[in-house]
Amino acid sequence: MSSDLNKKVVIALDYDNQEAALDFVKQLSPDTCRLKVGKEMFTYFGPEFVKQLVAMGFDVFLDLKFHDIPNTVAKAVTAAAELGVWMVNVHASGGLEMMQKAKAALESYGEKAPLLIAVTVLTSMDEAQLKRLGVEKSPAEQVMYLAKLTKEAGLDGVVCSAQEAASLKAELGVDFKLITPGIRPAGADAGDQKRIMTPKLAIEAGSDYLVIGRPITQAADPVATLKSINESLV
Ligand SMILES: O=c1ccn([C@@H]2O[C@H](COP(=O)(O)O)[C@@H](O)[C@H]2O)c(=O)[nH]1
Repeated sequence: MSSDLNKKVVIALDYDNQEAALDFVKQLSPDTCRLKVGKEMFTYFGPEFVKQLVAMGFDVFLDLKFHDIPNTVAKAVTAAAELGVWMVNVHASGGLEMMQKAKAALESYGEKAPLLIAVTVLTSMDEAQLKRLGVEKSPAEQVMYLAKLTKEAGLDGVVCSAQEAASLKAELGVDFKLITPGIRPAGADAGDQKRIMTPKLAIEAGSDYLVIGRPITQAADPVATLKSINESLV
């Protein structure tokens, strides 16, 4: 298997127990996956936990989805860069100026700067939920709108669902990275995810990285599940 396909999966480490998370991570190799630390683990265990994963050689996606005034977000992504993470994100709905300031804040890190991406429409949302927020566009239209804004701001890519991947790649180009949660192997429980796709179809649609949490972490054998997902991508 090519090493590139071996590293498409970003495991969402959503644990409330640091020891349990580390027991699992110790069974993994940085050659076969990347790791995501989100709001739950960061709030419980903080930057030291992130640094520990980075020191173990993993590419870490710090998924804190910053959404605030431009100055605050610029300082927050700087703090993420100081942790040595591979990728960090903001909400595209924070606006063009916020995203531009965040990107500018990372310039001084040169090649060591983390990838900076923006969340478009959460994969847990469908058309009805968007309408309740006053958004009349369909999820696909709103994702495209926010992805174009993100590209205009100079960011590296977006978080979207794999259902939007083909049209985003066609419109925004192959280099604009698509990070897709809402990934569910066939037969897996969707849980709160609404816009879902299987790992294989997501890669075929143009996803660059697949964010997968519960289907791996809550599996009877998480390491075997990761291996089987990686093998399905070949
Ligand atoms: O639109 C989004 C943005 C982020 N997420 C995060 O990805 C994982 C998905 O976990 P699963 O257990 O595979 O559903 C989770 O950490 C979310 O916070 C997302 O799902 N959708």
